[in-house]
Amino acid sequence: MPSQKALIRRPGPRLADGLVTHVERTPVDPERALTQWEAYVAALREHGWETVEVGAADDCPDAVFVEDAVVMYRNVALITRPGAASRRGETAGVEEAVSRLGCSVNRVREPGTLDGGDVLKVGDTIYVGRGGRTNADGVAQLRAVFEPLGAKVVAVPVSKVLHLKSAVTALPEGTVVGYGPLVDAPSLFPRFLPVPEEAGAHVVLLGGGKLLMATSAPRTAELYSDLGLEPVLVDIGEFEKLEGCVTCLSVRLRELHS
Ligand SMILES: NC(=O)NCCC[C@H](N)C(=O)O
Repeated sequence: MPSQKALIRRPGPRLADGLVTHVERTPVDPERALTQWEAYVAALREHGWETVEVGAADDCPDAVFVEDAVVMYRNVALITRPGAASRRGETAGVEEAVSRLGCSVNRVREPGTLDGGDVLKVGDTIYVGRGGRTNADGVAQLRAVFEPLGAKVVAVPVSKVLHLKSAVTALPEGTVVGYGPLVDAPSLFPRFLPVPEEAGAHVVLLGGGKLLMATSAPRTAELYSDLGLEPVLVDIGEFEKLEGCVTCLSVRLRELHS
């Protein structure tokens, strides 16, 4: 039976020192962040996801953004080498977690850098953002690991936001959604739907037509409802202050067999 597991990692004691690159720093409230994280995890569980907590990496302020430490394709994991040196200590715990789940494990090696937030899977197409965190060598290593398994890797430029998935994600049938001013090259996607808010571009597919998304994109939530989809809204405001979005707080493992 295919299982639905999601890796998560609770916010650490240094969360408020997380990196900011494209936004101005505003103070993070650690208690509110924990409450928001717990509600995010509860939403995953309510929609059929078994959550697997990755061990703490308390020296790394950004460790809660667990998506950046690994890319999954079927049951094959590629442990990343984050573009920001301060995040490299996050990967060991994630490697341990995916190994425990029986995944086969590959690793991005120096001089490659790759953040999971730069990787968007749509069916067997893997879009990878070449931007501030992921370099050309990282793209080449991703391609070398996943193309032999049947994936098609498409590299896309990312210059206006932190990660590819800060700009675009995809709806259940594969339409790529993005906030136009932040997308470098929308014509690279076979079907592209512009949305009216930046955070509206970030959806986590919960199954069926359900989309986990942030309360900060109410007009886009309305647009998705109008298209027959079911937005499930969570407030992740404290993480948005650190350029986080709904995708980066978990890694969904859809095709593990248990
Ligand atoms: N995949 C993601 O969107 N990750 C967000 C990472 C935010 C963190 N403050 C960082 O700059 O690395």
